[in-house]
Amino acid sequence: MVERRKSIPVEEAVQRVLTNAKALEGEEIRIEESDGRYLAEDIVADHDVPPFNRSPYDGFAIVAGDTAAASRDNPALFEVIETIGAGDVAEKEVTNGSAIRIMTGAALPKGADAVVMLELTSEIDGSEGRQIAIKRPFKSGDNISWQGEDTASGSILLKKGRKITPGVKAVLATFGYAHVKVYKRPVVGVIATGSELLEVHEPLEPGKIRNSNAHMILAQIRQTGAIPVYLDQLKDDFDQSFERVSLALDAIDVLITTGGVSVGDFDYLPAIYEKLGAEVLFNKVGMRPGSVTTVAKLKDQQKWLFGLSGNPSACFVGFELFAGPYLKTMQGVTNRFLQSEEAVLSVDFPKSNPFTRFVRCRVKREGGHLYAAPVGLDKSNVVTSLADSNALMILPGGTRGYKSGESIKVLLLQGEGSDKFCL
Ligand SMILES: Nc1nc2c(c(=O)[nH]1)N[C@H]1C(S)=C(S)[C@@H](COP(=O)(O)OP(=O)(O)OC[C@H]3O[C@@H](n4cnc5c(N)ncnc54)[C@H](O)[C@@H]3O)O[C@H]1N2
Ligand code: MOO
Ligand SMILES: [Mg+2]
Repeated sequence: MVERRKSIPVEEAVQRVLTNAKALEGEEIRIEESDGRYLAEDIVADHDVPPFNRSPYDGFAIVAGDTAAASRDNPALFEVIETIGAGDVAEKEVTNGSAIRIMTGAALPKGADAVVMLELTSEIDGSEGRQIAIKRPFKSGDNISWQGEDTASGSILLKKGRKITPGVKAVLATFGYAHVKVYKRPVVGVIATGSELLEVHEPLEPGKIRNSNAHMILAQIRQTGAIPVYLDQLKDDFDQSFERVSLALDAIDVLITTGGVSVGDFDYLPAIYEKLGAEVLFNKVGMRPGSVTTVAKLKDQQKWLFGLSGNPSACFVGFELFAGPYLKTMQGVTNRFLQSEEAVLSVDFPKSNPFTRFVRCRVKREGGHLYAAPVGLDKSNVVTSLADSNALMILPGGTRGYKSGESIKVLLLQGEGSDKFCL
């Protein structure tokens, strides 16, 4: 007799997975290898930026007061006493009537309190650049990039959990992080189950299909920053499957399987979890697709097993809602959930929704609004619609059909993410 499964709400399922999730420890790596990793330490400014008052232009450093009465008819004259480039420190001090020729980025010489752009000065003939004229007044502080105006020493620049992007690397390099502490990356094994499966390179045979889920899941894992390991596909043979799953667990942090979690005669994952003595957190969720998504964990080894559905769209959604946020939590990621946004439904969606439906859709911004339209056939076993989806429409369980123009919520698949799971 088929066991009656009790389905739990999506939020409850997410909660069960994420309350137990912990970040792995950190590791020091070279800044060159840190792209896409997640900071495991707060980054604090240990000096001012810029570290000194500097010139933002090529021109002359002067005492502004010398130009108070300067005009076209009555130019202020200056003796050029030194020339410095960026990286130099002036040997001389600027005093009244003198100027130091300065390049962009160079430290402001002592005594100077303004920089005049080269274009606003003129050389006195015959002085070989030793004398310049300025024909308009400047104020103290003009054209100076002040020490600390970008960042003051001691300010917290980046909180741990942030993804290391090119811009983050600029900050890390500014503050001398030749090595940076990042969270370790979980190693995630992928096993596809099903005697119907062929490898990608194999020609089709009657009754068989190619194993598309494995490649999709490996890519989804990679997108979270975790390390995907493909552990092959399994025929529907219990003993062999049990053997391979138990073996796989030694070398990985998390195991993701696809297929074999429903009530079919060859759906062996439930029995495998049982034989492993794994604690099943849930095996039925009030959602479509992915209602048979199952999550279990080996208590002693803190190893997690995500049993995603075989149906490609169910498999995809199950990863995005449960496994993805879990893997990001292991990497200390702050915005570990898909970001949810308001959108306007741009077509009718007449189907009623006994469960919360996550419909693959395409969103686009027009005139300040986000519009969402389903892509392809909305069925759990559809695979092609995944290629065009950039969001999941959320249609809450218990609702009737939706009309075009109604406001709904969507989960963005390539968004910034969010630190809260909100439907
Ligand atoms: N009588 C019932 N039948 C089913 C139920 C149910 O409650 N009662 N649940 C349905 C739901 S909901 C889902 S979702 C599917 C998922 O079941 P499984 O996780 O056991 O998936 P499989 O049966 O192994 O395969 C389902 C489907 O997906 C294809 N598949 C499997 N692996 C792959 C892969 N790697 N790449 C591409 N496609 C794959 C497989 O050939 C099947 O067509 O069960 C419903 N049934
Ligand atoms: O739960 Mo499933 O709705 O067929 O993916
Ligand atoms: Mg099945």
